[in-house]
Amino acid sequence: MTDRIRLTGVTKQFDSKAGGALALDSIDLSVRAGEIYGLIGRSGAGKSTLLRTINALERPSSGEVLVDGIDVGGLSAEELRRLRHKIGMVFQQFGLWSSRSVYDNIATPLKLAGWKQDAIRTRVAELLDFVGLGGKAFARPRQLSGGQKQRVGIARAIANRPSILLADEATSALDPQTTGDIVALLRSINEELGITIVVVSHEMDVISRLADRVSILSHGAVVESGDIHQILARPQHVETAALVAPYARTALTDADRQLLRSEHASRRISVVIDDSLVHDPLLSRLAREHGVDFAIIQGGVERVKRRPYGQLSLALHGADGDVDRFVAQLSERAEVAQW
Ligand SMILES: Nc1ncnc2c1ncn2[C@@H]1O[C@H](COP(=O)(O)OP(=O)(O)OP(=O)(O)O)[C@@H](O)[C@H]1O
Repeated sequence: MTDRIRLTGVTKQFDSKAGGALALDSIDLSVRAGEIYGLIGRSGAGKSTLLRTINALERPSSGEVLVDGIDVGGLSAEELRRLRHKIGMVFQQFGLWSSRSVYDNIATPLKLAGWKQDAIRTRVAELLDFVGLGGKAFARPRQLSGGQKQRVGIARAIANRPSILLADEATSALDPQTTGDIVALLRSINEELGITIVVVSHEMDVISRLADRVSILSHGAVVESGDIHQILARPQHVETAALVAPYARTALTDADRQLLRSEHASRRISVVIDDSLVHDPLLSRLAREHGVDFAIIQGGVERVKRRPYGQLSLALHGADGDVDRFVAQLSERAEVAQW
């Protein structure tokens, strides 16, 4: 797959009287055409600033941002206008014009892009249908719920048929049920319209339901990047583990281990569960072959984007040599930690 977006050495230093903030620190990152890419991190980590460098709402202090191979830093005002037609954006607080109808909110970017009245009418009707707001064309934003407002924001962002959609905390102002509806809408925009999406959130739950790949930001730097399943099942950086832990309650914390050690005197292991261990009954087969019994003492298996991930922690019972051989063979096929 080709890179739709590529950032190389992107640094952003804000000047301020209080000394200035290094919002982005040497970011290297690429987003492939057609994928959903997640950016996650705590408040102030630099997510919004990073997102805004992609449509040149922020200019990096140094480094390069390429969109479809074009350096956005070197564009004239006219070229920038055209770039922004290619890149839609949705915001946490929706960013609607409150005095304009739903129709006008969606039609405005089309008018600015030079669409004809008839084409605008047809396109707005099609968009309202797509986002599930048929019949609301003449409502005002204040008459809509938060979820409906975000649907308008999304319809407006994709009106010009962009190839990229930037979503900045698009669900953070919404309740869990509405969040689920907006997540589903964003997924259908990606799958049905083929739009590449970069989604910023501080919630792993939202990122895990949307993103194919993800970068974790901390203090302006990317501390870890990877496939969403790998990040959930095997977080490497302490910041990632902290974001994953409350969501994926299957991995053990140090405190869990301490408690479990006091409760289970036998040998203990944790096994990362992924597709291979779900489709092949390896655990029970090896246990039977080596005459080892196990008790599951913590963990679980969940599914993200139709693929399983998780961890099981086991207390092993059997003769020392048998347990050794069981662990050795299991380790050849699965990721095993003894503790
Ligand atoms: N226009 C600005 N001027 C000065 N500092 C800024 C500006 N915009 C952002 N910053 C600073 O840059 C850092 C990164 O901010 P950013 O908003 O990108 O983080 P974030 O991860 O999106 O956080 P949040 O989720 O709270 O929005 C913060 O320290 C912030 O205070």
